[in-house]
Amino acid sequence: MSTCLAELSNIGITFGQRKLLSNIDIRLHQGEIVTLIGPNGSGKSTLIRTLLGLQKPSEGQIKRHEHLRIGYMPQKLHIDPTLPLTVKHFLGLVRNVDKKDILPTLKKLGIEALINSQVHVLSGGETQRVLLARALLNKPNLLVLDEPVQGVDVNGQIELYKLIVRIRDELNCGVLMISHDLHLVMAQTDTVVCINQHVCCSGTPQHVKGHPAYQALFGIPGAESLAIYSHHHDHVHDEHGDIKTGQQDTNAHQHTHNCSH
Ligand SMILES: Nc1ncnc2c1ncn2[C@@H]1O[C@H](COP(=O)(O)OP(=O)(O)OP(=O)(O)O)[C@@H](O)[C@H]1O
Repeated sequence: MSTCLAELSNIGITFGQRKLLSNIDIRLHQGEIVTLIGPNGSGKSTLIRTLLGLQKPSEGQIKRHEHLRIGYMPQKLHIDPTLPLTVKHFLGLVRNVDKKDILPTLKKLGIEALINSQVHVLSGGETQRVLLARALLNKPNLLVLDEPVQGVDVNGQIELYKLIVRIRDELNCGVLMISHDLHLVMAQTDTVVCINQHVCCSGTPQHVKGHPAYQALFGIPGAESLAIYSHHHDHVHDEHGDIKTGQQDTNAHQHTHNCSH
């Protein structure tokens, strides 16, 4: 088993009278991508903030590896749009950054051409890559990504997820990320943790996709597409498969994917 970078045990978070999270257990290992999924407001970002030490848990403990270095990518870039700020200067603000690392990091992410661009004119996908660059400049062994594909179109999302896998492969870092779309991220994650106040289910993406608790929250995957293929069979075919005119099928029934004929 690879090194455990952080372990959240029995984490509970209460805001006033509201119990947001309880009994959350998550282990993060080097080289492993863990995706947190859950409905809006279920506490995913709060859990990440707890791991980062920005939110004190009401219950439970977090054990961090003594050499843990987190590279954090927030959901959004909060910068005053009237403030002139180039990508280079923005990344130069990272604490203890070696300025020589900025260009190679941008190259790794395919955005070196943006080095002198103003941050507030970047597209959604470019902004996410700049935020990822900022997280990487911290030389992390654990990347924590809060909805890394936010504001990016579907093709761009697939590309970004592939990039995250490539970074994991190169750095052998752990990755904890939040996603809203299990299908898009399925091929790019090792473990999925589905939360809604507590851990509803966790495991491989395939396991979680088929889990009743996941399906209760997000619906049964593919159910809509099956509906497209069902049709009402009210006719008779001849031996060549052609429809025999003027004949009704007395065994007519609604076809579904379960039909084997
Ligand atoms: N410091 C706080 N005090 C009180 N309530 C808070 C605090 N921080 C977060 N909350 C509430 O906790 C709930 C969960 O928020 P959180 O952002 O963790 O959810 P999320 O699962 O990341 O949501 P989304 O998918 O919409 O981004 C929200 O209702 C939020 O208003």
